[in-house]
Amino acid sequence: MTEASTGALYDPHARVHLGVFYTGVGPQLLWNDPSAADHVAIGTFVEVARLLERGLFDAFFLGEGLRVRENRGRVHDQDVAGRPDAITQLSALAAVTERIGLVATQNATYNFPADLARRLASLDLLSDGRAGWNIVTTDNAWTGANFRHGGWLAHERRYDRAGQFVDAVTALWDAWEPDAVVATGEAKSWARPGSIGEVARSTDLVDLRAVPTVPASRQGRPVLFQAGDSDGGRELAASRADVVFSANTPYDKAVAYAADLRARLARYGRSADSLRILPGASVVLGDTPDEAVERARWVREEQMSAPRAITFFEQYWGTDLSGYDPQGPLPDIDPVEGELDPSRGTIPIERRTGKLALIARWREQSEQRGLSMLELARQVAPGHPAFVGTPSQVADEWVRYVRTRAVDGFNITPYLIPSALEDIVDKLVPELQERGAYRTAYEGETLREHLDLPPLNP
Ligand SMILES: Cc1cc2nc3c(=O)[nH]c(=O)nc-3n(C[C@H](O)[C@H](O)[C@H](O)COP(=O)(O)O)c2cc1C
Repeated sequence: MTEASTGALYDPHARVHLGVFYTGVGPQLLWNDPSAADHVAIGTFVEVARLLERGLFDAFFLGEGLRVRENRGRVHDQDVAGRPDAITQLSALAAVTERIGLVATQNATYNFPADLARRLASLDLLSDGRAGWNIVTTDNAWTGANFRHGGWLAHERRYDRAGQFVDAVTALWDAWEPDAVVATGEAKSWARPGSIGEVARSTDLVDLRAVPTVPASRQGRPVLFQAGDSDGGRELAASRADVVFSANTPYDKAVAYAADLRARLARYGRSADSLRILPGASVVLGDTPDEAVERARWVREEQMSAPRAITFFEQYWGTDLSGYDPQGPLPDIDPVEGELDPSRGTIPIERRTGKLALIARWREQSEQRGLSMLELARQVAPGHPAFVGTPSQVADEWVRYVRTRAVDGFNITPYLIPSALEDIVDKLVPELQERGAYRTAYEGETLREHLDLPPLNP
């Protein structure tokens, strides 16, 4: 990494690391388009994982939802395919893929350390060192109610627990000491009977006494990802994670975020290179710039259809708005009093407080600009595509991001499966390769190696 004349970081050899983040159906995905794959069938996941492996991606990444989102007592149409368990899905994919990393989002609030350590280590072993754990805290009491925990643990305390939880899990993974390789016949990477240490932890939010049940894979342990952007989230990333899955995608935000994380890493005595930064990225490609813009407009309109606009505002108003015309103005009734907690899990945390002020701003915006409910929803709902252009334009942009060390790559959130991903693999990846900013073959075997992370115990 060198300093360019501007004093900014610059690495002319930096390469783009890519993953796909599949959240289940979610708000960005056009699941009801006639060309969309079946989002419950295993065949879809197999096809996608193989496609990404052909595109030499670092990872296929699954979100977690321990309670399906609801709206007025019905399953929200963003969760129409339910939320199958990520480790189960990825275990199936381990059998039909050879190289791609398999990352499971699993929260540290409602899981148990010994159980999760065992399940993740099993995925790591069965995939021969390709597993990752995306550590999240899950921010709503709605999910907690499913575990008879309700709003158990305030936001920052969740990060206290997450830190203690991760320490317990990694201690368990380390407790199977690989001190001897059995020298009978062919050496087996797993045949390391070693010593087993009992891990005993009694911190204020984690109480554990356990011995490991699974030996280490060839990458040593699953790669640790972190997703969550608050101070507590950033501290968790800087102190313990290998990769951070960030929501800071716009260039200026990405630069500021990287600087903030590097300062935090230094405080933990970690090098800048010990943490990969991969923000989420929605990408809309077209063969010409105009075609890309037109496609992005179509995607937005499909993502926020008239019924979805009503559902979107119902989440904020807290009441039935089905009698209102989506082509008309915002409802003239007041929203139900009270903030949006416990939320139903569809609203970003920063919007959960101050909803009355937010709604007042929306009223002003729609009145001043004469926007209907539908038009307003399309403007204010999160999820606008971050990168719109030809493959060559997006490749240039991504190369700028990685070479100026704003990010190490992207976690793509696809809008249509499989076609949007096929375009990325077949059109964008070759453009990156032409610029020397993307691998032309897998060079390593494990997820840790794909990410160019430093060895665990150098
Ligand atoms: C990019 C990104 C992806 C996330 N994915 C999930 C997920 O799949 N499941 C989940 O329960 N929470 C997910 N979270 C939410 C985090 O668990 C966390 O609860 C939330 O971001 C609030 O924490 P924060 O205030 O630190 O951002 C995600 C967060 C981010 C930023």
